Amino acid sequence: MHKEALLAHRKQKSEDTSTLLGGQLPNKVVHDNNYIPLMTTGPDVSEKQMQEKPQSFQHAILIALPEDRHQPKPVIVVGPAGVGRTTALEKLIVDWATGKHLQHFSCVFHFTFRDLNAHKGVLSLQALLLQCYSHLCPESLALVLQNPKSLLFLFDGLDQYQHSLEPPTSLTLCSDPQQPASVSMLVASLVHGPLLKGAAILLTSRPTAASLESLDGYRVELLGFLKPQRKAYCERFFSDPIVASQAFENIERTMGFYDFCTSPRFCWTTCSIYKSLMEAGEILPETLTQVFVYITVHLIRALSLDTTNARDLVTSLGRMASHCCLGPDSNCSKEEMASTDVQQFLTTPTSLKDFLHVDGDLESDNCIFSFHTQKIQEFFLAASFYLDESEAVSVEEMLENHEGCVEFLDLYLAGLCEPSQRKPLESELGEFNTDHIMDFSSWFKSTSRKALESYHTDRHLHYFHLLHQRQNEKLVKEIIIPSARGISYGVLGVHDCVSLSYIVTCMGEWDQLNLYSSKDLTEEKANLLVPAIRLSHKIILVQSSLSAGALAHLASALSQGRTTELDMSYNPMGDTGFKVLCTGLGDCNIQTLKLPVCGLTEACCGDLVAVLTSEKSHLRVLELRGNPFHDQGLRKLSHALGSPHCKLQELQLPRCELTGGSMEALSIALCVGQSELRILNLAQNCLTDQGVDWLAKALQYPCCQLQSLILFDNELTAACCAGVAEALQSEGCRLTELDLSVNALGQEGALQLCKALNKPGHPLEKLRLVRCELTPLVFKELGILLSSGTSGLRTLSVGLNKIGDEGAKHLWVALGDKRCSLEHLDVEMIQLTDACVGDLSVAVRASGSLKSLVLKNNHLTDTSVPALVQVMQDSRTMQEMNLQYNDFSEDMFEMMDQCAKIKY
Ligand SMILES: Nc1ncnc2c1ncn2[C@@H]1O[C@H](COP(=O)(O)OP(=O)(O)OP(=O)(O)O)[C@@H](O)[C@H]1O
Repeated sequence: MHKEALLAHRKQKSEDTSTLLGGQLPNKVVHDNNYIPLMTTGPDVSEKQMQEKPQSFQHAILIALPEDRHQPKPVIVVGPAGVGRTTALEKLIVDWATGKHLQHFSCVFHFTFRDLNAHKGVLSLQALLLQCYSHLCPESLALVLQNPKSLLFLFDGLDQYQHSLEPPTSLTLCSDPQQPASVSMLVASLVHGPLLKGAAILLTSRPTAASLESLDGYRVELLGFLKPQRKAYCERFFSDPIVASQAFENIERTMGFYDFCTSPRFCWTTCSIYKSLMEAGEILPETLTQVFVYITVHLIRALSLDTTNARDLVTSLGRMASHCCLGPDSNCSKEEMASTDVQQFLTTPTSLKDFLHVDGDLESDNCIFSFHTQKIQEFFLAASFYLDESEAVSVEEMLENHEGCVEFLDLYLAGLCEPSQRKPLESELGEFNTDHIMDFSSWFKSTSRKALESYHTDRHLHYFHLLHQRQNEKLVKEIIIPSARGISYGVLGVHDCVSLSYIVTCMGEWDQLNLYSSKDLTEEKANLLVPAIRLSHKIILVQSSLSAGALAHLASALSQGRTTELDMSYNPMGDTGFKVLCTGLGDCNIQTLKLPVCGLTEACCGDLVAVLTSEKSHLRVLELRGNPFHDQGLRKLSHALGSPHCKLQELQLPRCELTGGSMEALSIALCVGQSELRILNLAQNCLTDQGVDWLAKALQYPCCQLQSLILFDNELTAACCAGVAEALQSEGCRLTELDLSVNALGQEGALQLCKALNKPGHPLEKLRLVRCELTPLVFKELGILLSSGTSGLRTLSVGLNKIGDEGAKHLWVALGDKRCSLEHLDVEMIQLTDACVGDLSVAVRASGSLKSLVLKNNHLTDTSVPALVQVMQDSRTMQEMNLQYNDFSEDMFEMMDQCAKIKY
């Protein structure tokens, strides 16, 4: 009987009218079978789980209100305005009344907090129920109330409740359904338990309600419509599937990135307006501004006002909007409304409700008026600015006056500034004030330029949003300056991705898309960035983490794009992620690929080989530092190096856990005649002398193109030097750079190298023997080599060898020799003292080639400073002297500052 009565009552109420902005009445939504399941976080679901799998409201409620409930806590359903709380309750009641679920409750009672506010005086709960549900008879109700566990009380709209949910402290809560009390006491007693202890309580509220904070219960956050629900909504709204998909795609493209798109009420408004546009054969809007232009046109046309009155109405609504924005409650009392003149145009209750939300009886002095949403409120504010004929307020003042209380104002001002976007509105309201349009245009140009010159990502993105709203390609090209392009856009929201892609697309190409430290680049965002990726020459995704879905979009964008450099350093993509990325690497324009520390192992080498040997690959530089490939992995890669399609010129393999075991395969690949490899970095592995012997063999072959070989820190000893020396002396060797630092070569090994380098015409230009246990004798030989006239050495690094002033003396002598062509000398931490500075100064003065000298970490003191400063000031060739970490006192800093070429 109760169920039938509830259903009958609802059916009768569903005849009421709906409004464009207010929405379709909840009863009607459910009755007409237009209900789309709302999404929630559900009770007791962690944020992470939720992001992965939000659940429907119905499902969340079934979990929160099971048959065997132990906890008497209330269920609190929270969500922003228009998210569908009332409709969800409506659906709950109808489903219960039609036997679909929650059948363990014998009775469901539904109240709105707004109605409860109207109850004055005292009455018992039983009396209240009889008053609200006139079909119930006292006897049967009394029986029902005897079994509280079978009762469900629904309370809608806590944010509108004028009382507190906490009972007055002086009074004890009421526990008897027949005991008279104030309504606020009855509600508090139900929620806190003594009244009908065990009954289930479900409350709904906007997040703004003050009582929420102190209320203990299961919270269910309503998310509204996510993308699949919006799709379902469009399909339900438009009977023709083609039209539905057209509308859905347009909504997603134009607005899907705004939070408010999750609001079912907004979906209703948008679909309604799209429907009328489609029926009139008009094209659908491309920006949020255009959507609101059409909404306003629709509302105004319904009033049949002439242009002057329509213009005055929008101006009045603008005044009201400003009042609501600036006031504490975002609304107007009846008295305040009088000063806006709005009601002069909206003379019937229906027309008034079409434009505004009316709270309370229109006849009553307590009636409150507000806009249906903040979005339309700000739209009227923006439109009225352009309609204002006076010069009273500039755009800057207007924005300043409303700063902190508006969200979309500058977005609408930007959209309305464009003639094509405001045109439909101008045909209803007359032309906009051109002075205000020009004022906005020049304000926009100057502020956007400043913002884009800054290094504040947020400011860049904000102006990208505004430019996107304007949809003016010529303007984008005028405003975006090259310096705006280097900044990192690592933390992007969905809206940011859309706007950034729009900007890049307008520009036609982009030098560097810097997405450094993108931790939240979801599949959806990556998809939206595809146009920007395709047009970017260089992409930086250092320290980012991308899901497999996001990597797939990146890969597909690369395969069609013009990107030549991709830096994905420190991405924990692993072999599986890399496999996905490889789908786009085989046929793309990438020449430089940086993948250091990406968790790659031997398992991905097959994919890498496929990329390297692809006929369409343009890869020249591959950086794989810090990935544990082990010998097995490098053996596989070596096959690729020998392939005629592999165009690799630089391979970086430091810290890849390699040993001498893989060097034979590498050596063979280097000298089979196909490899174009010029730079090979094998630092910080464990190649040992045996491994280097294999490389040395390859160096002797004329087919081996290697010019730079880095063997830093590879557990080498003097035993490898014979092979290296032999290679250096061979005709085929093209090596111009050799780094054997941090290996125990010792005197014996180093002397062999010096001897080999004495060969006239040798190509070696850069030699690094840092921390190689060198002795003064080696320095003597190096000195002889440098001044022999046969050496082409330009760079020599011999730091961290304990040789002191005596050993270094040989280098100073050589430097002073006209035949020495050394340009860069690094003698960091070789125990130099002030005693060497005399010879050093003479050498630097005499040298015709030296440009930089590194003297870091030695024992030079204040005594040496005047001479060193003087020599740097006098030298015509010297560009830098590094004196960091010597024993200088602060007194010397001023003197060293006199010479910009000194670093200390
Ligand atoms: N699940 C749904 N399926 C279809 N339409 C819905 C759904 N939920 C809400 N709507 C539409 O959205 C409008 C607003 O919904 P509702 O009034 O339930 O929201 P609310 O959260 O109670 O709003 P308020 O914050 O104003 O109280 C409804 O009038 C209806 O047109």
